[in-house]
Amino acid sequence: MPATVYSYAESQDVADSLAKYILDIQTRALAIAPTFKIAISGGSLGKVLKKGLIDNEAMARQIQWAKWEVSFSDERLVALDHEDSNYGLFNEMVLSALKAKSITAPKVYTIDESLLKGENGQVSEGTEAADSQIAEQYALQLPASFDLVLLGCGPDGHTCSLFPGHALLNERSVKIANISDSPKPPPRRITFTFPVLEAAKNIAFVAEGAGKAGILGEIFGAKDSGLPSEQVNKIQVPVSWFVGDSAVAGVPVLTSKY
Ligand SMILES: O=C(O)[C@H](O)[C@@H](O)[C@H](O)[C@H](O)COP(=O)(O)O
Repeated sequence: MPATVYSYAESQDVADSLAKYILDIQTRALAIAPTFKIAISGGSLGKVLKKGLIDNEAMARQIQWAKWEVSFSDERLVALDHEDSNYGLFNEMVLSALKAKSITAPKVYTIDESLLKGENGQVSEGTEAADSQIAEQYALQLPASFDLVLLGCGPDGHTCSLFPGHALLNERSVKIANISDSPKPPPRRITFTFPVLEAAKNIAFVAEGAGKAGILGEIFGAKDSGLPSEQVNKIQVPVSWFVGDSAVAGVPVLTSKY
């Protein structure tokens, strides 16, 4: 099924529409299950979520944070308080804002930080065996299916830590893979593999800024680029894109409003 693209001139409208979409999926999920299972990415997403779900007070009142279970679609193998940590970013943008408002925090699944540390308690260099243990342990915490996976799209078309041309694009034997040669620093990470994305009920990308127009042109162009984000568009799950107008300027794709 083709992806749906929602496009807005203002960044605030991207955040508010994404928030409305998340709220709708949260409501549907909680009608049939006790928790809402969502996966979050790094990049600018934390900022967009804060703008749409916390700063927008009408929306904030309807988000049932205490029933959320949050995982990360990828994570950098650094301490949780390191500036490169996706958890760290989510903590800074969302969890600390909830705390400041005395709102009950969601359940958040992080990597097991103790597995990163050597004998002296410092984050170690890591070995293939240690990193794959972190990935295996993270996979044990995953739900069978996410209600929603929120993704970013890198300027090279990567999503999660699935990079163009990388062997992990074909990984089907594990749900979470470790990667030690990420072309974007830091090199050591863990990431969802395609089976996790294929099992999701909904997927949404967020992409803003004129700098994204080139890569979105390739992803939505007539020619198969094989880029990771384009491969996500092709899976049999409803995929939505929430974008700024400048990110799709000149891109041959129909857009609408959520
Ligand atoms: O680990 C990473 O490489 C980034 O977190 C990355 O996956 C990010 O999600 C995209 O590059 C989109 O970034 P923006 O949201 O800033 O556009």
